[in-house]
Amino acid sequence: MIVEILQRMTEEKVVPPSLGDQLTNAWRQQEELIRQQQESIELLKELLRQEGKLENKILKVKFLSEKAQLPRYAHQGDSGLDLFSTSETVIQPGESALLPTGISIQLPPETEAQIRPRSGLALKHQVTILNTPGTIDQGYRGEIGVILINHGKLPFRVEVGMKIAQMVITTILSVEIKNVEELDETHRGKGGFGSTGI
Ligand SMILES: O=c1ccn([C@H]2C[C@H](O)[C@@H](COP(=O)(O)OP(=O)(O)OP(=O)(O)O)O2)c(=O)[nH]1
Repeated sequence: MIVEILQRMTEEKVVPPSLGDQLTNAWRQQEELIRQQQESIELLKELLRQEGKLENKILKVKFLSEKAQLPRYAHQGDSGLDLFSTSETVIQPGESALLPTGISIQLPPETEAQIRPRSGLALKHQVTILNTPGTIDQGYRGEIGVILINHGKLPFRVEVGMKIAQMVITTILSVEIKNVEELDETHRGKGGFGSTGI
């Protein structure tokens, strides 16, 4: 727009041609500078967005014992982080025990951690988690404990450093509670507990 006006002014000799060209070039340079600055701002915004996303994915772990280990994924892409016992005990058949992990954690916003059994322990020793999945609330800052139960016929020895459970971090939805008289009708209705056959 400005460039067109400058060109017309130059053509109609309102300004001397050399001055007109100078003004047009100066204006074009300004426009280019503004375009580059806008590009840099967009790039910076994107970097900040990425950094925010990364910050939201950090699991902070505090050691409470010298025997503690960082929870870890055995393979890239695994769902669960292995959790390790910091104490040694024997769980008798039919008995359960609360095992310490020596860590407390700070979860990313809007997430919870679920403590799930390890299939290897279940298959080989019939040892699983009593309250599976255990819930670790967002605001919990105490030590993470794992409640193991021995469904097997033999005593089960837990060693220090043994992988006793896995922890899955997952997003949660905090809802607003509303007390109502009626609910929306659905195809399933009140059918449940084997209503479709067993
Ligand atoms: O397997 C588990 C389950 C829970 N917890 C911790 C984290 C969790 O945030 C807190 C409370 O757990 P939960 O809500 O299951 O316990 P509750 O029996 O309802 O106790 P509370 O009244 O303290 O909520 O205990 C564990 O360390 N391991």
